[in-house]
Amino acid sequence: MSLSLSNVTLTFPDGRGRLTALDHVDLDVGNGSFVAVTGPSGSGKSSLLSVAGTLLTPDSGTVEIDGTPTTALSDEQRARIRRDRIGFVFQQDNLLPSLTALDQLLLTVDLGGQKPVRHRDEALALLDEVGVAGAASRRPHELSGGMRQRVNIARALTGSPALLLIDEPTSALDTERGRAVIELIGTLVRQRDVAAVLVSHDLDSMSVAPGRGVDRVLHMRDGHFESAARTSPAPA
Ligand SMILES: Nc1ncnc2c1ncn2[C@@H]1O[C@H](COP(=O)(O)OP(=O)(O)OP(=O)(O)O)[C@@H](O)[C@H]1O
Repeated sequence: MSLSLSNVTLTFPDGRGRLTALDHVDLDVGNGSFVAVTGPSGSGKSSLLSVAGTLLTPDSGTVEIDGTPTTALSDEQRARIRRDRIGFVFQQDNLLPSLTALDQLLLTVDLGGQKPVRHRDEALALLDEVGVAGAASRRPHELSGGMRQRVNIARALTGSPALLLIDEPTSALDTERGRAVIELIGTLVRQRDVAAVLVSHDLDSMSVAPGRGVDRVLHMRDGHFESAARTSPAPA
């Protein structure tokens, strides 16, 4: 299992008490599976991604990434897991303005400490896979929003992570481009056998549903997943 959250509770200080952001949450996402999580503002979606990405340690429960329990690890060990096993795609693309699309990926590979020989070829292949090979030498301001997000996704895939965590990837895109980005992620997840969790407050307008890019849609409210009645099962 690439991601396994078991009985995870996360609280934050709130005045003199604690606010429960995640309330006994369970979530398993296997290789090649793409789960979308939606829910209103404050329901716990970002908290879920932060815990799954080892950026926050839960008060209780377990978080396993690619079979490794993470909650008892040191900060340094968790940072290594993030670097080696997790790809992050954020709402705002965090592309560096002065770098070409190709260099955005090469810099990531360098920071990952991998061998230089495969870098350029691997980066070009990734850009091709996400459909922006022709834009390899362009800088972010020369790319459309959809292309920037595709470069962002390619960058998250450098180093072949086991898990992709994706935060509101379509918020800067129109419906059609948003849907295309989600379908692209679904294709990459299956081709690369990676697990992916996407959170978005708005999936309905893009008609995101099982079989239409994602395998499961989970609804969050008040820090937990709503009952199975509203939770779509994975297709057989
Ligand atoms: N750093 C923090 N300190 C205190 N409370 C927090 C913190 N981060 C989140 N919360 C609270 O935890 C709850 C869940 O927040 P979270 O950001 O996970 O929800 P969300 O569904 O991602 O919301 P949005 O769609 O608005 O980003 C909210 O009540 C929020 O106010």
